[in-house]
Amino acid sequence: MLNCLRSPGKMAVSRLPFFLALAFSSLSFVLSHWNREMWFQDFFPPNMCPINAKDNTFYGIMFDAGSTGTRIHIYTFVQKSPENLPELEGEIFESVKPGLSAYADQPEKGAETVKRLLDMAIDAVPPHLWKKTPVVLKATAGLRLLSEEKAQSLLLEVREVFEESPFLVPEDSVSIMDGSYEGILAWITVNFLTGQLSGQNQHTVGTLDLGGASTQITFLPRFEETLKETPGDFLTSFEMFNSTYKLYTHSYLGFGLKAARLAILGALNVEAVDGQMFRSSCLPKQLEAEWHFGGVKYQYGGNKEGETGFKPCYLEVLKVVKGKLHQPDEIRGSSFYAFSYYYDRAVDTNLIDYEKGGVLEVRDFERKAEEVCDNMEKYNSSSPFLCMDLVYITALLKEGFGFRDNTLLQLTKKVNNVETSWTLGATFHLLQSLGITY
Ligand SMILES: Nc1ccn([C@@H]2O[C@H](COP(=O)(O)OP(=O)(O)O)[C@@H](O)[C@H]2O)c(=O)n1
Ligand SMILES: [Ca+2]
Repeated sequence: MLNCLRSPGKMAVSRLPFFLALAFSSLSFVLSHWNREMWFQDFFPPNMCPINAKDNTFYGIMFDAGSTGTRIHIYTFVQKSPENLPELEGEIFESVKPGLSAYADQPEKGAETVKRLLDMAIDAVPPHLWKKTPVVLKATAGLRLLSEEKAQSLLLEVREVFEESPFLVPEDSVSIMDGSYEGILAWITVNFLTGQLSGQNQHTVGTLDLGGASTQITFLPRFEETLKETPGDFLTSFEMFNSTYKLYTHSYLGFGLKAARLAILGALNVEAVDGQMFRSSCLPKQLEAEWHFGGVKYQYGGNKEGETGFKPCYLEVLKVVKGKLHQPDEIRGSSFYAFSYYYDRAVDTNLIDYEKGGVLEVRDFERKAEEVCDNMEKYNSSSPFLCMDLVYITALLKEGFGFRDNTLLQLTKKVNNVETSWTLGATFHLLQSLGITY
């Protein structure tokens, strides 16, 4: 059995088609404002599953500890011949819910969820390669929002799980990732998978990631004006194929879809939430329910007596978004790749197909928001937050980032069967920093 076809349990195995076999000789970037260097060298984009993968296959394990779930990505690389550079061959992916931050007061239990996922890697990676296979976990906004003490004890427990595993545990293998990396690494993943980081005519695409607790926007500015108008900490320089690129990237903490729900309800950063009822015109009138997020229980409900529907909801959401985000002029007319909750909510409301994704205009989200919010009783069976989420996405895109109604969004979960996640970019960096090129 080829390693690339191993499929333990119900894990999804992604295999890559061969048309992306583009030479990818040297990719590196220099993060200007932290004066740190990262090198992405010696990687070929995906190619077909080799006939004899046994001796020349190697692996990288990357955990994404997100605010709503923890995921494992086991990437397979193949070195076909010593003079050839390794190729990305496939991905094994699995996830669990809730995320680590839900175990803020039970760090051992949180680490157990990581252990269960890591056990899958034991099945996926051949035993003789365990010691050479690095394992890394990077946490995002969920842990950024916890107190330093709680976050650190979670990370410590996870580190112990790694140390007890047979895998290679690099220094700094368990950490909270800086938000700027999150955007850049996702941009690298998407542009790598779409073949934009090689060849002459590079038309890179911007990326929009909407997580549970934070949201990222990343693109390569084309106009000098954009560079001049943008605050320095939104710009990151890096070198690639002997060219220097300056990326615009920013991660807005507290602007993920679920954190935004709390902000809209007025429950974000409220000390004593116990017993308090948070109400919104974006929720069904008669609704009263409980919601757990980040280890905290919230009680929320509809405006029993007052207004509900699209208009009052939009005004409520506007308070959370308006004037809070930087609006680069250049993006108004360009198109972006959008994933995570943009994708999920578009699927939930039949705007796109779950498997295929699709292209939407910003105004499609607005139309759907109106339809759902003004007919909440009709959408009773789906999430009570559907109206609020759609209005938030609309307001974030239009009033937050300043996109036009007709801005095109390419909704994408996977490109050639690989998740559009920052984890692939992070794995390139990891393998290169360890000098694992075989
Ligand atoms: N590999 C992944 C990981 C997350 N996601 C999506 O990301 C969203 C949740 O974000 P998250 O839990 O990573 O939250 P953050 O920590 O990024 O704020 C959901 O829409 C997930 O479906 C995904 O589509 N693919
Ligand atoms: Ca995420």
